[in-house]
Amino acid sequence: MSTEGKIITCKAAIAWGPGEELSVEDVEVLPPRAHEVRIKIYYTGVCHTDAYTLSGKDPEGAFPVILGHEGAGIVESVGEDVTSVKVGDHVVALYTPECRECKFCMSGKTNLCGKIRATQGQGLMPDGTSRFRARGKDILHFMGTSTFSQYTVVADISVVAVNAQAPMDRTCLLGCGITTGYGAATITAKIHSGDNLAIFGAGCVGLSVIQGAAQKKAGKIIVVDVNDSKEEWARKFGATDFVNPTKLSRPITDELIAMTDGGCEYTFDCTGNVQVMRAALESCHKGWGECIIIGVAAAGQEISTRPFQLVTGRVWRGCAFGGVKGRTQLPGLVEDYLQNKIKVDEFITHRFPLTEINTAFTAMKSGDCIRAVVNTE
Ligand SMILES: NC(=O)C1=CN([C@@H]2O[C@H](COP(=O)(O)OP(=O)(O)OC[C@H]3O[C@@H](n4cnc5c(N)ncnc54)[C@H](O)[C@@H]3O)[C@@H](O)[C@H]2O)C=CC1
Ligand SMILES: N[C@@H](CCC(=O)N[C@@H](CSC=O)C(=O)NCC(=O)O)C(=O)O
Repeated sequence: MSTEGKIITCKAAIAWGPGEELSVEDVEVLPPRAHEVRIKIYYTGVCHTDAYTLSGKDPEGAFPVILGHEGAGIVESVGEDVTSVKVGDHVVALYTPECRECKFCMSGKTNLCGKIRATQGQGLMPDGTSRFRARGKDILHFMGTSTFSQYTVVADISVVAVNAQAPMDRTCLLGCGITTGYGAATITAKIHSGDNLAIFGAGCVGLSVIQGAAQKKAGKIIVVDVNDSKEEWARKFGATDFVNPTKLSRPITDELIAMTDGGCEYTFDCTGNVQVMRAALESCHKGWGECIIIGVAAAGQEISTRPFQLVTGRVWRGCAFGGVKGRTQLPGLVEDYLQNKIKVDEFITHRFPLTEINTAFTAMKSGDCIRAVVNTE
């Protein structure tokens, strides 16, 4: 029996308040309105950014909310005027939308899109309302995606159809962590063959930077991590060197400058630690080295360095979703995965049903988890 146009009651993991465990319970998911798409979510990854917002440290965090932004599923129904996807399409949700008509999208300079960013940040659909209800209350959306639910509603610019041959427990991870690191190396940074790099943090994002850097034929791909067990992971993805900064007798910046004849062409922060961000900048080569900030630091944290570091040519830049334009470029990444050009399967270290999503959060924070995938069925 078709559910089109009807309210769907299903299970979702609701965050009722900051720091509380998620509660898996019934939620009503309203039908999509004009330019909206209702998706049956099959798999979702769990990302540190979900934990960051759940902790209450995200200035944009508001409750009650359905978190989750790394999800894949199948289109259940579409609202009026939706032309970009259709019922039955296999899709990935996009927390960085792509309208192709706003100032950002038209600039050719960024993958950020301005069309719905304000309402997205308020946890609402573009018309300023919510499509979720539980316990008689409206529940907020998150990052325009809310994938910790068996069904979700997103704007049509926040979803992309991908090859249905690709398993959804893998494509979900292309909705954030893998694409973010891979895009940072292959799109945001302009790596030339032989460039020396340092990647701080070998989690899902850092490992993805490594595989992008290896593909660009970087010279030294030096991975810096406080967890020794990450060396094996880093080398599997293409790292040439591994350094644990806690085991050095000199600052990590001195070590990296010595290893690279003056500093790195590119460094990447994949930790979210502001001291690491400073070290990453100061490990760049004088005159041209660029430090790319990917990690998300808690509200109130700030980065600092001597302005002289910038005066002498080092550059600090950052990127969201790796600089990847989701609707235009994500289908190609899925094809690359299907042709074994990028690794995805290797990232999955843990799997959980939706009912155990709190255990997935605990696993994510343990040193041996690269990505935990949650099956929403
Ligand atoms: N800008 C964006 O679009 C996105 C940003 N992120 C952010 O990227 C960051 C990384 O995400 P994941 O890889 O999933 O995290 P993760 O926790 O799996 O990996 C972080 C790694 O950094 C290492 N580390 C921690 N402190 C360190 C230090 N002081 N020096 C060196 N290494 C250190 C840890 O041992 C770990 O291996 C998070 O802050 C996350 O919120 C995630 C996705 C998208
Ligand atoms: N809401 C936070 C900022 C969180 C943040 O930086 N999000 C990244 C993606 S992290 C994904 O896992 C992002 O895309 N930022 C760009 C954006 O427009 O939000 C805060 O206010 O600190």
